[in-house]
Amino acid sequence: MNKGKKANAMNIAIVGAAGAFGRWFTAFFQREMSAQILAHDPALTDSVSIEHIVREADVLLFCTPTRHSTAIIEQFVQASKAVVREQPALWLDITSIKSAPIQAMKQSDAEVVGLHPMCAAPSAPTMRGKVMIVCRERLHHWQSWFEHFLATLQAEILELPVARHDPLMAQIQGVVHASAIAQALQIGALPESAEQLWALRSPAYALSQASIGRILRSNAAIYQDIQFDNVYVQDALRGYIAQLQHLVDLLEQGDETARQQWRQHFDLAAEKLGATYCEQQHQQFEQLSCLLSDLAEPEDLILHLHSDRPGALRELLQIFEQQQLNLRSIHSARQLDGRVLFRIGLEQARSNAVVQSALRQIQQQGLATLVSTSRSAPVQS
Ligand SMILES: NC(=O)c1ccc[n+]([C@@H]2O[C@H](COP(=O)([O-])OP(=O)(O)OC[C@H]3O[C@@H](n4cnc5c(N)ncnc54)[C@H](O)[C@@H]3O)[C@@H](O)[C@H]2O)c1
Ligand SMILES: O=C(O)C(=O)C[C@]1(C(=O)O)C=C[C@@H](O)C=C1
Repeated sequence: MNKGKKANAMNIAIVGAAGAFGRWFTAFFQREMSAQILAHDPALTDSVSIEHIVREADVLLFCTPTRHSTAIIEQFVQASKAVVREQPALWLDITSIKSAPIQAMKQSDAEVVGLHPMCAAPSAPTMRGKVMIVCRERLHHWQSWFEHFLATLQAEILELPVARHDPLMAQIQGVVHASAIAQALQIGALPESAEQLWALRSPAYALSQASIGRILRSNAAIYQDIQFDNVYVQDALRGYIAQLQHLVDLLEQGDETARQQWRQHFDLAAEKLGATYCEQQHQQFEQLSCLLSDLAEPEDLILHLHSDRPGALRELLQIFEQQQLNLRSIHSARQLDGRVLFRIGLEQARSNAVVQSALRQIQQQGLATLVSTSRSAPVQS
């Protein structure tokens, strides 16, 4: 913990507090770390001034649009020059590009760490199961508080030198996002609708469509900024186009030699990624594919268990057991509001009289509420 400060006395400034991540981190710091939040955002009527923040905030977190982050940080640096602090503040940012914002933050006297959550603002109270990239630039006084923050966040932490962040994100984000747009437009050019193609899906197509749909219904400005402002994206896309072009050239050539070369290319691709890695990803694919099949089941029941304690699920399952109802699948996920929802697949249809009787019993005993069937509300994990 930062010397002389109790966790519950801390002032944390969230710059971009009205945005998706700004709201998520505001709630996180209030709930999990008992912090007092200084919210700054032009979208707020009661936005705390920059001057007040650089004077009073112990920690600053920039959750601002990538495109404008460096200029916004520079405003804070400028204002901070007029303030003499007993000990430095800690400045953090979560922009999707790390090089320029970190350079800008380092122009202040603050300690500086760049963060990059590799996910949209979660629908859960912590970042458990998600990856958070951490670029430690200048961290001394704030080290133990920062470790406590990371532990509370519960994310999978990946430490990265800032110089490697943007080149690697050109592949992980730049190529993946551009390819999603290109594939969607290619599908859109076909006479059949996306739904008609979906009906013909392979598991690989289903998983890639899930990723494309996710990107296309998200905040376009974030994706636009990553394409235009990560200077490494252009080269990564050119490299990708060259790989595709080579494959097209082989098809054009079309003879036995081209087939052999194509085969060598396939083997080389597997060799480059490594046998162990390919096997792990193959296993992951199998798991996701099973999960997708379960989640596609429209008859599944979604139940909110009233009691969040050991044994509560057993009591619920006992009712299914007593009624001789066999479970096909069960998945659970904690929601942002803290509720745990269970998604239960039964071998019997929901309209089955025995299922209906079990549901009545569950409700009468006050064990759980039927939130809906999965058709209208999938459990998010
Ligand atoms: N959403 C994601 O998937 C995701 C994931 C990881 C990182 N990020 C990064 O996190 C940052 C925030 O993302 P988001 O999804 O919360 O975006 P958002 O658009 O929902 O929020 C951005 C907020 O910044 C505010 N803002 C604009 N100009 C400002 C200024 N001059 N001063 C203060 N605030 C200002 C906006 O009013 C808005 O409320 C972006 O840099 C984004 O790239 C986003
Ligand atoms: O939608 C998600 O969960 C994301 O992963 C969002 C995503 C991405 O698609 O790369 C978008 C921008 C951020 O920089 C990090 C992650």
